[in-house]
Amino acid sequence: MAQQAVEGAARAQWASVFREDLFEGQAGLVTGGGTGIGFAIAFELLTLGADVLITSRNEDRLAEAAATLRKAFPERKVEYFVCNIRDDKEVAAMITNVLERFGRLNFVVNCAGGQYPAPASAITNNGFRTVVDLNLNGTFAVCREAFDQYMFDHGGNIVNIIATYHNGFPMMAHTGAARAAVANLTETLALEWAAYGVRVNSVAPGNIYSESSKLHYRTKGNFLGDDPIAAAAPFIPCKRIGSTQEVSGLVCFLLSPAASYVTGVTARIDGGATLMSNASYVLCDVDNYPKYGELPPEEDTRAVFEAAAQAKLLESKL
Ligand SMILES: CCCCCCCCCCC/C=C/C(=O)SCCNC(=O)CCNC(=O)[C@H](O)C(C)(C)COP(=O)(O)OP(=O)(O)OC[C@H]1O[C@@H](n2cnc3c(N)ncnc32)[C@H](O)[C@@H]1OP(=O)(O)O
Ligand SMILES: NC(=O)C1=CN([C@@H]2O[C@H](COP(=O)(O)OP(=O)(O)OC[C@H]3O[C@@H](n4cnc5c(N)ncnc54)[C@H](OP(=O)(O)O)[C@@H]3O)[C@@H](O)[C@H]2O)C=CC1
Repeated sequence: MAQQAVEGAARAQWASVFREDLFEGQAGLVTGGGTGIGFAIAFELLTLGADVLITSRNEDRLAEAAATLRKAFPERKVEYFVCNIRDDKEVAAMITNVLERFGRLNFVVNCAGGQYPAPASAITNNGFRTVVDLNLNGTFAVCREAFDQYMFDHGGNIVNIIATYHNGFPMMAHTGAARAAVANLTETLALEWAAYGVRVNSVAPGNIYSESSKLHYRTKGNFLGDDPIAAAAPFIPCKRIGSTQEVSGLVCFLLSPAASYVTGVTARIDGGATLMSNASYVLCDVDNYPKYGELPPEEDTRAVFEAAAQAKLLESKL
């Protein structure tokens, strides 16, 4: 979500579909909460009554995001803490800091992550290690510290944001491997920590519209042009990419009591993209699929479809 979009009237515009006091009295942590999907999640959790600490590496971005959130939610506690989740000591200090500030840690949303697109043969060992370290080791460190320092005694709720690694992840071998590992870690932690009243689930987004995803992937020379996340729309069954608010809604459901019996799942949120396994099935036009949240401007989407049509990659409705 663009941060300007949440100021003024936007708080009402992005009001959650959930009950306003759903997380009243709860406090928690959103890693990567200063930008994109993490920011939308922090925003919705605050909307629903929680106090939230956001964390990532870039202090300027965190401070700006926290200021925006405080302005939108003066009645809530919004804190930030600079932490590189690849550094175990920083992770331990960050969890200690949340507890010092809030006195509790009811939920953790692991949204910090990232990678770069490259064919497997061009990924160096260090590049692979770096992406695994960030997405797998970093996520594990946050989960374990949260459990050891608080959830072991008090229970809690963890949601890991991963990515749709299913059926392989071409151009993203490092992140595909790391995210699949987090899905498995989610199952293991769900089993081991059920006895302590801790639920652990993952959310695997497909192509999601966010300012940051656009910036990071604007790279020439790949098969879907210079903005591959947006350019995938014609090849997704619902014929659009997703919004950060759609991801946030799913996370809030998983954190809510309505999901009390849900643990160890990885919920895909991808408009059906990862179901596309039958090569004989050609997607037809879609004009009435529902929309929710901030999506690319109509003219951008039209341009994407025109480019795909020119390349004769689209079929009409039967
Ligand atoms: C092309 C088509 C592909 C499909 C695209 C469609 C996508 C579909 C689904 C979408 C899935 C996910 C979307 C998103 O995640 S949205 C955006 C999230 N944000 C990010 O990912 C940005 C964050 N990324 C990073 O910070 C870095 O990539 C990194 C994780 C690697 C961390 O960087 P750091 O600064 O810590 O690391 P170093 O600079 O020290 O580098 C370490 C090694 O990694 C190599 N590296 C880093 N970047 C690149 C690059 N762009 N290209 C090639 N190699 C890279 C670097 O060279 C180091 O290795 P060596 O020491 O061996 O050189
Ligand atoms: N947008 C999309 O289409 C999809 C995104 N995802 C995943 O969802 C998550 C959020 O993505 P999105 O919001 O789009 O992109 P962003 O780039 O906005 O989010 C990544 C966040 O992670 C933080 N981060 C990165 N490295 C570290 C680190 N070492 N320690 C702590 N924080 C870190 C970044 O902040 P900072 O730089 O300040 O550290 C940033 O806030 C990521 O894991 C992404 O890979 C998955 C599928 C699709």
